[in-house]
Amino acid sequence: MSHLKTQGPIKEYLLDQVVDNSTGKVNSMVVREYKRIGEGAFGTVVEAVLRRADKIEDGSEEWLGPFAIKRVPAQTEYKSRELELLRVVNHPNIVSLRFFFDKRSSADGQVYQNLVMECLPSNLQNEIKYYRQSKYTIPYPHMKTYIFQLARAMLYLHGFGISHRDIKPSNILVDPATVTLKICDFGSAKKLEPNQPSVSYICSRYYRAPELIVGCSLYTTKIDIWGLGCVIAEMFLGKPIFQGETPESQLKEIAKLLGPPPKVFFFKSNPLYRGSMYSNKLFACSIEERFRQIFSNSPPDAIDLLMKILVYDPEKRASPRRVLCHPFFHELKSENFKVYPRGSSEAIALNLFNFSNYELELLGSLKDELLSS
Ligand SMILES: Nc1ncnc2c1ncn2[C@@H]1O[C@H](COP(=O)(O)OP(=O)(O)OP(=O)(O)O)[C@@H](O)[C@H]1O
Repeated sequence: MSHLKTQGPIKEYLLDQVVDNSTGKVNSMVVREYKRIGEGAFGTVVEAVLRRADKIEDGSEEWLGPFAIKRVPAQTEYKSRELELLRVVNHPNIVSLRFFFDKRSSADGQVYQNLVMECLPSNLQNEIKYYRQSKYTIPYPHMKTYIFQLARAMLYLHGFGISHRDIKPSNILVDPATVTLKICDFGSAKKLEPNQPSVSYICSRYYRAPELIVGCSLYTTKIDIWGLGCVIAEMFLGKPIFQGETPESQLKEIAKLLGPPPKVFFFKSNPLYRGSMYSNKLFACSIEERFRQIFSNSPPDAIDLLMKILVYDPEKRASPRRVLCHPFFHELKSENFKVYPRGSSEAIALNLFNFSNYELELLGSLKDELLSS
């Protein structure tokens, strides 16, 4: 908590009803907010510490945290399932919810839902930008470690049928000192049920799967895998791979890498789609060569992984378990694999293979392949 001492609190208040997510118990607690760390379309995120109000009288200074408190209006037209999902998920690569409470704002009189989460110092957007500014990419061993953790979080979520629906670098929290990664922002997440339609206007433009762009409403968790592919590509390129200027032209950007979408893709995604089909090939070489041109500085196994993820047909797009078993990650199992935090000569102890029984079950027949050295 030392970094908090340099700055005074911006706000301190007492609350009667703060729910502890791990015990379900309701306590009165003091919240001390320090600084704003995030501003999104739906909410504000502040860094804060909390302590039990009943501990104040005995003089003990047991501040807990620092935490990140995400504050969103409690009632909006848009249905957020963030609290209900964060209450049940429990995975080392998903941000954990510690407490939650409702609070009426003195500024506008509205009730806000407050989610008190573990706090990470950065996100992938900042990390990519940091290295890009010095004309580098995130070091490969770090990339590998991060991508593996991201795929692991997806294996877990998709096992429950939960789709995050807003995978993008700013929603992927990281701690560069430990090379730890955790997905955040479950404001768009939803448990997808087979044959039950969901809105297609989700996901930030650059990271939207092609089926979403053409208005598919019976999509699957594979939309997150597309987002994963876009994030991996962005780590290697230092900038978003598909930067469509309009929602429509987003598909054109994809066609510049993958070639024209097959007719059957439109039919399967949305037979009513009447937008541009970008049926003319926009490059002369094969798709494989196109990948090699665009990712000219990336290792062949990374290109192979990307070619298995960035695929029009969601059914043919790699699943999280296939991603985890890809040769790109084989090195992670080697005793010689070392990751050093920025500016340090001391390797970090990584714990990437501590799969729970649930994860092992999801890996099924691929379990032995993944765990063999
Ligand atoms: N637990 C956390 N620890 C540290 N920073 C966080 C945490 N949660 C969120 N943030 C920061 O706050 C930003 C906004 O949070 P979040 O994405 O949950 O809000 P949002 O309103 O849904 O944003 P957006 O509209 O950009 O998706 C994140 O990009 C991240 O940088």
